[in-house]
Amino acid sequence: MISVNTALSLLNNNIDSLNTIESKQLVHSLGHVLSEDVFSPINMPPFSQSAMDGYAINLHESKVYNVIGEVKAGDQHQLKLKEGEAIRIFTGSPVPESANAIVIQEKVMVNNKTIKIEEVIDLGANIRNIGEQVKNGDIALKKGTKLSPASVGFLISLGITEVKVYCKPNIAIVVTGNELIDAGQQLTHGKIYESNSNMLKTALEKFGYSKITIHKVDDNFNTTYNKLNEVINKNDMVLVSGGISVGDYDFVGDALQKLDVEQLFYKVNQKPGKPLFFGKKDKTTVFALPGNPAASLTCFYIYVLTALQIMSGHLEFSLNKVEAFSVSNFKKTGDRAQFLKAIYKNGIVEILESQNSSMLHTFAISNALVYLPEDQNEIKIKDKVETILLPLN
Ligand SMILES: Nc1nc2c(c(=O)[nH]1)N[C@H]1C(S)=C(S)[C@@H](COP(=O)(O)OP(=O)(O)OC[C@H]3O[C@@H](n4cnc5c(N)ncnc54)[C@H](O)[C@@H]3O)O[C@H]1N2
Ligand code: MOO
Repeated sequence: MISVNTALSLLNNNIDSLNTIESKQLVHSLGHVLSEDVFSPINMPPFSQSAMDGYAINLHESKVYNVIGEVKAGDQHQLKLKEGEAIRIFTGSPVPESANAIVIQEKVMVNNKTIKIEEVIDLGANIRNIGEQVKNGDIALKKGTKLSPASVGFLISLGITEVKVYCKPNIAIVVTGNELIDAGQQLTHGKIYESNSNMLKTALEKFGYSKITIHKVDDNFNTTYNKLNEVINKNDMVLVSGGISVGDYDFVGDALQKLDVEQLFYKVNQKPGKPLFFGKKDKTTVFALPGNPAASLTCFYIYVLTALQIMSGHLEFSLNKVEAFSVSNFKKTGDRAQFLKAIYKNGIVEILESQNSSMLHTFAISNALVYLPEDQNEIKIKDKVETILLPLN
């Protein structure tokens, strides 16, 4: 069985950005990653702008200036100032070439058509120079930038409406298990409500992955094989839930083998999520996630999310980790590394009771996972522990 670190490096070494690129309207591009550098088609700002409401002046020795006119934001006329002259100006208005400073109105005494400036003004004060953010032809944003509201706003401010981005993967979720019925149906003995598919779907949607299909199969080799064959051919990523352990009715491993899915790892020395499978067939990435719900979701955060981000062009992705002081004692049994459901606040972390991988009720209130490595057996109150902050907001 391999360690968590080995599994993570196998993952990083075997996943690449999808080589499908699409043009996206900037307004629909949030969370996508630029597949090429974006060059600015204009100077930004495109003209010299006033940064404040006040007076544009042509500096001279005296503190008194004659006001010869006004330029509002959006005005196109150019006024010519001689030394000792000023114009009324507003934030965002074009600054005449002949002005060399803006003095804010709070620093000025107005007397009819003259102003008296009450402090020393620096050359260039309160003027936003042409191209000071970015110059025409320069790189505005680099390939690999993940588009945020600020980057969308910035590119649109340059007049750009469309960008080339990496496509996001198509994802199939396949849930296995005869015991599973849909919420809303009558619960009968031996059955449970199927929750992994919608848990994974909402987790995917939270990170902007929307091309998702859900499929359900019984614990039967042929139906498992046929469904996996179909979805592996049609998707960039397949997430199988359940049926990957060693029971007589766990058919996922056999089906993946018969389908020639290359196994990159199977079984990681971790709790929860020991029987995690990661493999590839042609360009399709396959994860078989353990059916236990908390194991499935932990593997999603730690492995699947990283793979998806890399596939979508975001090469630097990692979950936020902090060192926090534990307010709980925890002793582990066995030698597996553990991801412990926890609540983190202001540098302090509480490890929750009920860490069982079949239970979601503590996961439902946690906002962090405390990582307890293989070679460490216990956590004591006040110990500093590695805490992975779950991206929930
Ligand atoms: N003899 C051994 N048995 C098991 C081992 C082992 O090493 N030797 N490993 C255990 C571990 S650890 C895990 S984790 C589970 C993983 O089993 P599977 O991936 O085959 O999952 P299933 O058996 O199908 O289901 C496990 C559990 O989760 C429930 N489940 C499954 N799918 C869903 C779903 N979509 N929604 C809600 N709940 C689901 C299922 O009913 C089971 O209770 O294997 C251990 N066994
Ligand atoms: O690996 Mo399992 O998730 O411990 O129950």
